[in-house]
Amino acid sequence: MPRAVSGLPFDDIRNLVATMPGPDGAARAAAAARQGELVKPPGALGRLEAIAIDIAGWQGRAIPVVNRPTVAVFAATHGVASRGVSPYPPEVTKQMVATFTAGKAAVNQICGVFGAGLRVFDLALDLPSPDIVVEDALTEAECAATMAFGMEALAGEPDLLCLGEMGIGNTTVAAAIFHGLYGGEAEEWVGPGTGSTGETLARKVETVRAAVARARDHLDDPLEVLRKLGGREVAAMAGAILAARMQRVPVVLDGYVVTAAAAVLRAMDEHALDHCFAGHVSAEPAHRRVLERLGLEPLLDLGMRLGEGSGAALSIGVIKSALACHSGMATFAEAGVADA
Ligand SMILES: Cc1cc2ncn([C@H]3O[C@H](COP(=O)(O)O)[C@@H](O)[C@H]3O)c2cc1C
Ligand SMILES: O=C(O)c1cccnc1
Repeated sequence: MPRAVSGLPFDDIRNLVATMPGPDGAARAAAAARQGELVKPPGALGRLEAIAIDIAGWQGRAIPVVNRPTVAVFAATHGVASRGVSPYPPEVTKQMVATFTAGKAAVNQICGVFGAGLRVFDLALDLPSPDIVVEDALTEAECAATMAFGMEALAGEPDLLCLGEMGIGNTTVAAAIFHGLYGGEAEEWVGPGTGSTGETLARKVETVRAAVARARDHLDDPLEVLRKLGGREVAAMAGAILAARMQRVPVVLDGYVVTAAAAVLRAMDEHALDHCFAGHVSAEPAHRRVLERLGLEPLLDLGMRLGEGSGAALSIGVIKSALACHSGMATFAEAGVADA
């Protein structure tokens, strides 16, 4: 795994966050002007217009393209899963990674429809991170190195990066991160995940409450929240979001778990997610509230609650369509259509 180059590992991450580039204003303005000339009433393509303008800004060109979308799925195992916070056993994580490799999971099929590449990163699946109720998930060095590993998601030079995750128990971890970052009561952040109800759901609430109580003296530092209450896939996804920003690659978030990684960065800098789209709003109840808090409006709302990057991958169709209209439509003048 790449090593931190200088100072304390978290200082390197903070330095990156402090030097994040913004969008190219000239490219945004040119894209907005083009939208005004295309052969449609102004605003008639709704959010598709804003999507094209946003991606123009990040790619630094008036006519942006998404030819190489990649879905990066990060998989990890969690000690906290042994508390019975999921209806499914921890072995499912490794079994689903094999299913991704065999091309047989939901996310594979959705990637196939949109011509997206799928890369699966497994993060030491035989070595679960410690149970967050009793111990930090990661040391500072491990957390920083895992974030650096997440930057590998950019290695194939995608022009759009969609994030996904696999890790039985990780909706518990995500709930703990949100409870740690935003306070309130554990119940507000805990939901069914893969389908927890009754005693399993009650255990999940107690687990989140206890884990956050253990970290209570460190909740004002988002990177501490990540390393104490998170897991390897969450840290890697936070690193991937940050690396994408440094390279001005737009990112599509998936559901509740991916959004927890994003929320850590957003708590460090209010502009940290300016390059991110929320691919969908998950049926996990707290996801909608979290997106509102982050100022992200989901592209899709289909009642999905799978994870794997499935919701992010599905939104590639919306994003590609936005860019196809932006690049392929004629202007009123070109089409010889009378303008208003
Ligand atoms: C067969 C199967 C496929 C999945 N694909 C994603 N997840 C999703 O469910 C897990 C989180 O839910 P919880 O916290 O309740 O364990 C993650 O692995 C997530 O990606 C799956 C879960 C299962 C069972
Ligand atoms: O919204 C999610 O990310 C989610 C929901 C249920 C299970 N796994 C992930």
